[in-house]
Amino acid sequence: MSGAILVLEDGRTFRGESYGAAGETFGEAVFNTGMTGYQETLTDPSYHRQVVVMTAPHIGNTGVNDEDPESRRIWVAGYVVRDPARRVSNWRATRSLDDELRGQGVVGISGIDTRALTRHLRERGAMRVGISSTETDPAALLDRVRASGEMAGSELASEVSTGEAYVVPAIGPKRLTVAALDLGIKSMTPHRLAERGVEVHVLPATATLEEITAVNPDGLFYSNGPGDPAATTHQVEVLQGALAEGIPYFGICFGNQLFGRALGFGTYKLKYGHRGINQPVLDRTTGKTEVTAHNHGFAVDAPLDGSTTTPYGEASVSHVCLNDDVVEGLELRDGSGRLKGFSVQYHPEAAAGPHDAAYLFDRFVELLGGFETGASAPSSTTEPVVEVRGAQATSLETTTDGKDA
Ligand SMILES: NC(=O)CC[C@H](N)C(=O)O
Repeated sequence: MSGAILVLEDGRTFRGESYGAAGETFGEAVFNTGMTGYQETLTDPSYHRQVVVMTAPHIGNTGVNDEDPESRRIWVAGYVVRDPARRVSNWRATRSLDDELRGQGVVGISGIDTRALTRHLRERGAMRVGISSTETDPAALLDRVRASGEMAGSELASEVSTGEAYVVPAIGPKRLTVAALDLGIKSMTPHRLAERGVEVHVLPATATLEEITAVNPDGLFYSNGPGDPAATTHQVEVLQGALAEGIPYFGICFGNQLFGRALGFGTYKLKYGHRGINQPVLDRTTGKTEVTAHNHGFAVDAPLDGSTTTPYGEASVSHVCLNDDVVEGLELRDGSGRLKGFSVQYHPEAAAGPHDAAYLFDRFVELLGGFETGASAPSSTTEPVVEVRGAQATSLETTTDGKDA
């Protein structure tokens, strides 16, 4: 094993071992508290240009499989773990996480006191970081950290988006067509729509309103994505055009922030963000609390109470994080109270779970009139308790049999 160093923008230095690819990398240091789902985290395009610190101390136990990636590659700029699994143990695994990181050229560091590092980021806020297995002098690395790019002000969606439009066909009878703007979309999102009878036309981040309406969509969807929403202007203008034309809208995460901006609200950078899979959120429209998956460093600045008159209708905050009162959802209604569009700051597609928020896809299909023909919304109780993509869908029975991870 060879040594490596991690240097934060404020000069704090950690020493560990090289993990994954050897070399040097820079990004914004953020921490993720998920105990499961590291493959989904690594392949989430929203982590582009971020160095992710895992608070779960043991990472890599179930290796890497070909079913769980959320996109075509790993996007994190660097990976920080405490204690990598020395042995891979899962029936779906085809390789180790260490091999996968190395194969994709992702620089990581292990043997780090991730609790101390996380507490530091929580106290001081997310900041730039460098990891290097080639530099031994922290002061020299610190200079390069301070010269590296900032997250605030960065437009990054265009760096991760698909170059070409493609179609995800409806699973079963087709009920609806949705145009989905890929700002860093995760594969589970079109899948969640497709399994509700939606044909999803995934369009590049640069798509114009004309290209969207050419698909003749029943609704418009904006995905999650990396970067600062305040630096992402083209998509806000396109969304304003779509809202003016009365096209129903649903947005997730970045799609919530851009909806907020389209409605005239501001966005701001959180001190250290929300990244994990157990964040409690209140749906104010039903009074129910759900446990949700998050990955956001920015948030919408909208009044928690009352509604705001916008050129497109009345906008209000529909969801709030119970940990810190951060805006977690918005909705837009017309003068007679009819829903025109909505969005959430978290991840109802939640590939690694939890699935509490799956109802939001039903809400979108309902908004588009997809259940009008007598078909009823699939109840969330029909969602499998444990879900494994690919050929080997697993149910609760196999879990209790101990056959699943
Ligand atoms: N997952 C996302 O869509 C993240 C949105 C935005 N880049 C943020 O960090 O807040």
